[in-house]
Amino acid sequence: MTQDELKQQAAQAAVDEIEKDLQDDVIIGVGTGSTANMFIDLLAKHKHKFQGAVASSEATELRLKEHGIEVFDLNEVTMLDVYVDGADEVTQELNLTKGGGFALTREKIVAAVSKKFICIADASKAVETLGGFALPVEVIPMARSYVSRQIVKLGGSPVYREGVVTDNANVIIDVHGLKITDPKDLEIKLNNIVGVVTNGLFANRNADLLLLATDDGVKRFEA
Ligand SMILES: O=C(CO)[C@H](O)[C@H](O)COP(=O)(O)O
Repeated sequence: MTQDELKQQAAQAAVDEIEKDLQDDVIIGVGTGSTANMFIDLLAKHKHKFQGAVASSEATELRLKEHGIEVFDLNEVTMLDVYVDGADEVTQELNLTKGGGFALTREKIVAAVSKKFICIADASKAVETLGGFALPVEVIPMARSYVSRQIVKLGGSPVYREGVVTDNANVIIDVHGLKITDPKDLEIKLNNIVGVVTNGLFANRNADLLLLATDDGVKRFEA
């Protein structure tokens, strides 16, 4: 199967997972990226069964609205039942690297407000140890050089993602060369650098359910 076919299977599995719980007052947190887009397109077929969605990026907000799904400001919502999103790397322990599509900060906020985080991914995203995919860090523009020097002290090689401005008007530094043996600790250390908004490690608030699409079917990994 192609990677896109596997992404489609993971997206369908997420719709199947949440469909039974859809009702008039349910607002769904929706992630960003090509797998999340497939989820949105499949979810749209059920749009009459739930109230609306909270988007983790402007691109996702636009796609939801194009399907006629109402999009809510997160400040209008106390708690979301479920958040569905893709990832750049996933482990069986449900830790993730995200932010390839530079939506990591809003994704982390929506995940924090959700009771259940369902991660959908194709098999190419599965790793034993995070770090093969360069770790995205969202940074306040004036702190870019300072943050980069601090990242070098932590053993990483920072690369400024040229031409990218996040939905929050910040920049992205991709950190190469990290073998991430303690993702919870590194997530906190990076976030403690002044000027960092957040980083793409989802380890302290990781996924509750991973739906990993493989050639042998969609595998479930649960907390
Ligand atoms: O974190 C993300 C965006 O910031 C995405 O979930 C991640 O990049 C995976 O994208 P895709 O589903 O296109 O492979």
